[in-house]
Amino acid sequence: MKKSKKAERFMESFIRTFTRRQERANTQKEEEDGNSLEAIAVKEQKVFRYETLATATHDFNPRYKLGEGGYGPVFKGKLGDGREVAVKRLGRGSTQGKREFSNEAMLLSQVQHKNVVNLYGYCVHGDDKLLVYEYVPNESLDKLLFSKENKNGELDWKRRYDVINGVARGLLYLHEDAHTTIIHRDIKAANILLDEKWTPKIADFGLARLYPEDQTHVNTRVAGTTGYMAPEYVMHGLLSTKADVFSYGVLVLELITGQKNSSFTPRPHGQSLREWAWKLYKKGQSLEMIDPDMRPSAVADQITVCVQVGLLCTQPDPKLRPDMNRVMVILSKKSSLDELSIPGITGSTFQSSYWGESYSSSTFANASSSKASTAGSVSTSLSQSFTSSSNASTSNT
Ligand SMILES: Nc1ncnc2c1ncn2[C@@H]1O[C@H](COP(=O)(O)OP(=O)(O)OP(=O)(O)O)[C@@H](O)[C@H]1O
Repeated sequence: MKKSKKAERFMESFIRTFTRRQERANTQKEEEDGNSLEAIAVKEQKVFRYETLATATHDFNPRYKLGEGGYGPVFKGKLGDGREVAVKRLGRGSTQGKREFSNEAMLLSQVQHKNVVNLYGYCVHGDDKLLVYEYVPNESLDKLLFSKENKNGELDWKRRYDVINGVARGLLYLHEDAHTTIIHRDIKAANILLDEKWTPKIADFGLARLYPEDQTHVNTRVAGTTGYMAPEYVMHGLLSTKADVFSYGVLVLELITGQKNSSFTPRPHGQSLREWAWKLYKKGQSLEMIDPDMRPSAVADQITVCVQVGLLCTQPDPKLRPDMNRVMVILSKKSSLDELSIPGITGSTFQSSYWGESYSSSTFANASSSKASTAGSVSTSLSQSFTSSSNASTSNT
């Protein structure tokens, strides 16, 4: 009896010592990783001194404030080397530790693509966390697309088509080609900036990574924006790259129609932008939905393909939405696809107020199972015919 107590004590002490050693080793490794990331960041000049940013923005002078979003104010600045920057001062909602923030910011500052706003680097100064972006001189897309005063016919079809293509390329990069899969979660016209050549740049990417989702402060912010969020994300918290595909589809329909999805007006029977677009598409009247402001520059074939893309991407079932790779393939086609039978909305059992549409609850319930709902089976045939046509086009290119 005594012997077994002794053995028990020995085992306990052995496990304690072993666990402590293991923890020490892990902490050391983490520190080494952190230090080496920090070292790389310094070497690559991703870490900015606070004083540098204060000088660049004239002490964060309100006169240099570009605006303020959900994450905090953004200031325009000019670095000593002449680069113009936008400095985003993150609000205190981010309780991330210094090293955790630096690691994430360091990873994000490796992201480089023509259609993604370049994050030059970051700075942690006491409680202040700052992100330093390339300055993108033209307005954000929403200001040009939705505000009548700003329109002046600048956003003709060619520019809109370039935005549709550019954002698709940027998203494909974030989803598949960046060192880590980045789901944006908040693709919308306000987060697309236009540079001096009207090249679209996806902004605010990766902010969800810098603000962990469990921070109640940003829950609603991180969850996205009304009207752009995929139903499976809103209703079941299912997050995948397909959530971005959905938001992208909404953006495409907005670019074609000039209508803001969330305040869509011509809705005879309370229909949403997508329902309206779908009905016109089914009647072969896609061109009737185009924004009157860009009618003179419209290219019918391209618009028809884009309407199809918008409708495919906003299908309620994420499995049936194309991924961004496939979107690129469709966009690269010169003529419209064969008629699509994009699923209608059948067997509505509840209303989704954010989107203003009714969805079949079974569509959601089966989102992650292979059992197809009524709507699902219709769209499966769509997807199949669609897959074969896109495959054909891949092999042609
Ligand atoms: N890199 C940048 N270059 C130029 N202007 C920028 C840049 N980043 C942001 N801005 C401007 O700063 C303002 C605030 O941007 P921010 O991204 O913080 O918020 P938002 O996208 O308007 O709103 P929210 O964060 O709630 O989605 C916007 O007017 C935007 O046009």
